[in-house]
Amino acid sequence: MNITVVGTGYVGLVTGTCLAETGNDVICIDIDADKIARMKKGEVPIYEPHLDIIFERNINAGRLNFSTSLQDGLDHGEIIFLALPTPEDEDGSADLKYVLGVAQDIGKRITEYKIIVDKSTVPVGTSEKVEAAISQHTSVEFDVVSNPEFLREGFAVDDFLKPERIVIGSSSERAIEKMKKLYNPYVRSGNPIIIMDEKSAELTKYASNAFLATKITFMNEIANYCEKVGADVDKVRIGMGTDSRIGKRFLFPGIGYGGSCFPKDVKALHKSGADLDYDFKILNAVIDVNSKQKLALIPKIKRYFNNDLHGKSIAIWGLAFKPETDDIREAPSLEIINTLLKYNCNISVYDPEAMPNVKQKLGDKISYAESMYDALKNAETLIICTEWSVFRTPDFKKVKDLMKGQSIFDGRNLYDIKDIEKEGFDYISIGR
Ligand SMILES: NC(=O)C1=CN([C@@H]2O[C@H](COP(=O)(O)OP(=O)(O)OC[C@H]3O[C@@H](n4cnc5c(N)ncnc54)[C@H](O)[C@@H]3O)[C@@H](O)[C@H]2O)C=CC1
Ligand SMILES: O=C(O)[C@H]1O[C@H](OP(=O)(O)OP(=O)(O)OC[C@H]2O[C@@H](n3ccc(=O)[nH]c3=O)[C@H](O)[C@@H]2O)[C@H](O)[C@@H](O)[C@@H]1O
Repeated sequence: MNITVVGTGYVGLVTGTCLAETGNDVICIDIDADKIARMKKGEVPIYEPHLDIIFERNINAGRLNFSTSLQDGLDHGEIIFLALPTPEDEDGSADLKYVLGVAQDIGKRITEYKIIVDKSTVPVGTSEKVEAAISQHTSVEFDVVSNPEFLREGFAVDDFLKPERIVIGSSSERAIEKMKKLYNPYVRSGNPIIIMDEKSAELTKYASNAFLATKITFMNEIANYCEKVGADVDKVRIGMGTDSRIGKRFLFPGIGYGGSCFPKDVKALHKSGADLDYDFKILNAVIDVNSKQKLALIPKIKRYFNNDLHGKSIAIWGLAFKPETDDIREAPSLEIINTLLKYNCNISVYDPEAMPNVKQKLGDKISYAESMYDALKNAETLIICTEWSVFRTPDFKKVKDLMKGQSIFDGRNLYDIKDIEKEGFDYISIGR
């Protein structure tokens, strides 16, 4: 099929590339001319495992093309995916200006039947708004479909090619049939394509993200309580997770959830409720607990240094909001660094992928090490913010020799307490 994807951020790029992989002829549109020029040269603008391989393969096969012109997109695609940003507005709601702006432009240019698919995460009722924005300018026939995306950064290619489920929200049989045909190659494993109305599809996405954020937050509260009563959250996690009704995944406590989606989506769902006089009490608590959890290590570090952090040399391992990505949006590491900078700490950081993004934000307020060991030179303490695999089995003797101090504050519970204490470290983690 001829497919157009408007917006080549994380979702647009993965959607376009993976749809080309199953033989579709795809054009990706973005207003960022620099990004389009780089992609035309074969450069993948984000770090995402395995994406580069299929990106290159499909460009070479001529199935993946790029343009800055929406007109090119409308001339090409029978299905037009909108993978546009829906960032947090000042009041916490999702800002729909990109989605509705492009919908208006489509309305001005459309000359024949198209299926407009919303892949962005949007509040309930957006598909009606998209329909109205297009209809305002045209009487040409079109259908709007809500098709939320559930991929995770770091696993995006796998999540797209082998999805656990595909949700399609539409009231048009014609559009549903076409979408089923497009997605059939991805659900050979037997995982379902779930058809529903537009509003339910829109809410399925917010409800899924909010539920996962709540699950993590619940475990963070259990971890905080473990510290008060002397229980070990890792044992509690395993004890709970083996109950299949609870499940093992997304029970890992730490220094809070970050990323481009959980924080903004939880707030947007909360705000959508508030707009209708519905107080989402549980989401209010999730937002509040998570913002405190991001700084959960700070009081522990202060206590360890007798309340005097002034001018301390601190090493940080991990900056990305999670491993296998260079994304630092809402990363707990940034809040920790900004707090430590208030105490004039000298901070040396290492992250396998995210340092260029942090450098753009923080410049020379901190120093960027060549390797994980380089970051440790003369450090009075080490803080771990992201659970990259490379941090899991370090050479502890080397770590000890390089550091001036002997404490490790681990926001991701990477090490066995007994093992690391045997190595001679003072080890402080979360909920243990
Ligand atoms: N990042 C993720 O892992 C996931 C994101 N989502 C949702 O997907 C949507 C997109 O997210 P990301 O891909 O992360 O966004 P992003 O912010 O990384 O990228 C959006 C892209 O859209 C482009 N753009 C903006 N206005 C445009 C216009 N008028 N015409 C053409 N291009 C335009 C930007 O230049 C940028 O390249 C959001 O609603 C997000 O919540 C859903 C699932 C996963
Ligand atoms: O809508 C989105 O953008 C996406 O948001 C999340 O994906 P992502 O943000 O890429 O990352 P996750 O793996 O979900 O992690 C989110 C945050 O939760 C934290 N987390 C995750 C799991 C856990 O057990 N504990 C925990 O603290 C991570 O460290 C990270 O900061 C969802 O998992 C995807 O299904 C969804 O499509």
